Amino acid sequence: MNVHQSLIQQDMNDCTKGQSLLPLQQAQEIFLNDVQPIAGTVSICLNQAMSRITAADITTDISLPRFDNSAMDGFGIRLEDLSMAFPRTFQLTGRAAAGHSATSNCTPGSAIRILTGARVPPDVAAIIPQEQVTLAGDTILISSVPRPGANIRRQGEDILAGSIILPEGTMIDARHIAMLAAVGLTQIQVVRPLRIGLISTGDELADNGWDLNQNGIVDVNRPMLRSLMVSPMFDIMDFGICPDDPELLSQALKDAARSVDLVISSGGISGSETDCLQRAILKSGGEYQRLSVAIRPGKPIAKGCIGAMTIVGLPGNPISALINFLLFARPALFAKLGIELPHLISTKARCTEDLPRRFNRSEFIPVQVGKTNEEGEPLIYKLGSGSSSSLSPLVAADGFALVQSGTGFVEAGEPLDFYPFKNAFSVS
Ligand SMILES: Nc1nc2c(c(=O)[nH]1)N[C@H]1C(S)=C(S)[C@@H](COP(=O)(O)OP(=O)(O)OC[C@H]3O[C@@H](n4cnc5c(N)ncnc54)[C@H](O)[C@@H]3O)O[C@H]1N2
Ligand code: MOO
Repeated sequence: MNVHQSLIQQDMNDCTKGQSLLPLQQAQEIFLNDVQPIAGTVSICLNQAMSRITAADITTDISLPRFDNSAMDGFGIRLEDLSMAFPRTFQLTGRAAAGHSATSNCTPGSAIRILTGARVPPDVAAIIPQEQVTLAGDTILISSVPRPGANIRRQGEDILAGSIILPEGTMIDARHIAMLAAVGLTQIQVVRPLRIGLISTGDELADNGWDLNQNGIVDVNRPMLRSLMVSPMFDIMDFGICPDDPELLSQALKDAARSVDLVISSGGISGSETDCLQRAILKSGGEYQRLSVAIRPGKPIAKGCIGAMTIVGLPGNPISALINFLLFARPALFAKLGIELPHLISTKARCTEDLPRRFNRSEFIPVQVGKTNEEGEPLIYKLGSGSSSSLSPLVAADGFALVQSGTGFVEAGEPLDFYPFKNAFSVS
């Protein structure tokens, strides 16, 4: 066994317990295993619907389009005129604009002016776009025979009255709002917000620079985690900073259990003598489990419960807390709301430098995206040294690149999965 292999072998053992590290997916399955959805719904109006979750199938009693209407600004003619010889001249006899009925019928040999979105009179069988006709006074010349039904949007071709427009468990985004608005719904029933408590643990923590003693640090995790949960689906209750004291933490958790569905804590899970999440939960009559996961950062993650309240224990280092929030806490929040987290979308990107590997864990590396190579693939540049507490690489990054556990030395030019922080086509 060479030095590289032995380092990896060592990494596969959790030094505190001598246990193997769990592969990420297995750890996620264990973590979500017994998370039960909350009950309760609320009625909200459309302009509060963004990011809410439908509590039942939403149906409509109207069709979309509501009536046959024109897809083009143009001219409508009758069915029997479609079988005449073309080019052919038609007399203009009426006009139909969006929101108005046609001013007259379309008689044989005549055409009516019709604008996009206007109701198509029953005697019109095809609409010829204005670009394809020659206008001369109150006549038009149509050069080629139109197809029956051309440029007519039929009633119900999008949605039929009586059908489900949004199934239960849909997380509403701008597309769904468009649909709800189109069918004229102004009030809908959604899952009630999830009540979430936030606690930071650690003797060293203070809420701002003024309160710091000479050994202290400012609490980064509560503000970061709170901002990761800005959503009408979440009601956040801040339980502040709790010192490394199992009695005080137990009291805080019992308080939280009276008012929230789930608590997210950070710190106090690595197993040292000051770590008190486990003791605090057991003292409160709850259950606790810590998983050691083959990821970096974010190896430890804890789950627990006190009565019906779920507890997610994130590691204290901010980058580890962020990664574990994204990989474990966020899916748990969604499970509590009764829906699955949408799949994380990654793209392939080429790394621009060799990445030596010291750990056999899946590594999430902050990277910046640069130019594309000749094949059009994005090139990514690693930032920082992999510290789980350094914020500057994270701030400068465009996303995380993932090197899967089991991967050896990564050479410059190899493809990696890249998970961007922002998505240009986001609708939520
Ligand atoms: N002997 C071992 N030591 C450590 C291990 C290990 O396996 N064996 N794991 C390391 C890893 S990985 C992590 S991550 C941390 C996890 O530790 P805890 O969750 O118990 O967190 P703490 O010890 O309380 O804090 C770690 C670190 O993070 C700072 N911290 C804590 N809370 C905050 C906050 N709200 N805002 C900003 N920074 C915070 C804290 O001051 C510590 O520096 O354990 C490693 N050690
Ligand atoms: O993996 Mo820890 O979670 O690196 O800091």
